[in-house]
Amino acid sequence: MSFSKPASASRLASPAPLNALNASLLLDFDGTLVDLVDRPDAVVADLPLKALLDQLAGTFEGRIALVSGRSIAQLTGFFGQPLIEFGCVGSHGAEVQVGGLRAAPVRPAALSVVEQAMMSAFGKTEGIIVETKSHGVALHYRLVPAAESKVRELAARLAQSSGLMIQEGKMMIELRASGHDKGTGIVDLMAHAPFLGTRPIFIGDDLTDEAGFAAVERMGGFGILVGTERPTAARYRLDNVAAVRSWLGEAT
Ligand SMILES: O=P(O)(O)OC[C@H]1O[C@H](O[C@H]2O[C@H](CO)[C@@H](O)[C@H](O)[C@H]2O)[C@H](O)[C@@H](O)[C@@H]1O
Repeated sequence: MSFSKPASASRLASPAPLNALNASLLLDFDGTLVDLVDRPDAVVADLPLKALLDQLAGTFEGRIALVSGRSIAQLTGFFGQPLIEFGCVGSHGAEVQVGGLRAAPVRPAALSVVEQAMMSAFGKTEGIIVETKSHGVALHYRLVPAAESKVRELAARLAQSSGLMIQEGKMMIELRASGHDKGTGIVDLMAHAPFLGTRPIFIGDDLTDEAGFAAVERMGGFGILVGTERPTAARYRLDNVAAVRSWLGEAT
């Protein structure tokens, strides 16, 4: 008897070498440009990464953007500069910065209530981290995986009482306003120079990146999933952050 792969298990190919001609480069941050670490604030935007982004900004003549679930303020903190030479989509699409101008909705008042409830429930639990962002509040349980069900129960209850939506992440769950995602953020960004009229290439690893993959496909571009294969709207795949950096480093 011989075995073959079912059609649904088809493997995503690696992308062809990156060419900047008439293309825009959109990059997720955590898990794509930097490896995941135990604590959300322990990430470092290292010097080789900064040099790589500067090089890409030149190759793509400014058509490069970070697209993150982080707030733009957090990203700015990691890079230690205002990021005005790049586009930026932050807070899962709520914030868009392009050409030095930023658009962002008002922070929902419900987020402060939710943050307080999370702090009362888990503020004294070793290893559970409450991350407060401009447009969301996240509960991280990477250091205490056994707490996942309790974290999820609280998030579900708070989503119901606050009207905020649940954003799934990697070993974390976030509450945020609905009405935007990385897809809408990318569409907003791509409507402005220097991105307008070019083909978007988006690289990401997380569930929040799926809306971005779908959006760039609709705009004639493509997505690249980072990490283990899963059902995805991305067309290609790279293994990990090191593979992403190496592929980006060869861009012409
Ligand atoms: O859209 P991204 O730029 O990929 O951001 C997604 C979330 O990333 C961060 O959490 C993840 O990375 C942490 C640091 O490595 C890790 O400890 C955590 O387990 C991961 O889920 C960030 O803290 C979130 O706010 C972002 O939404």
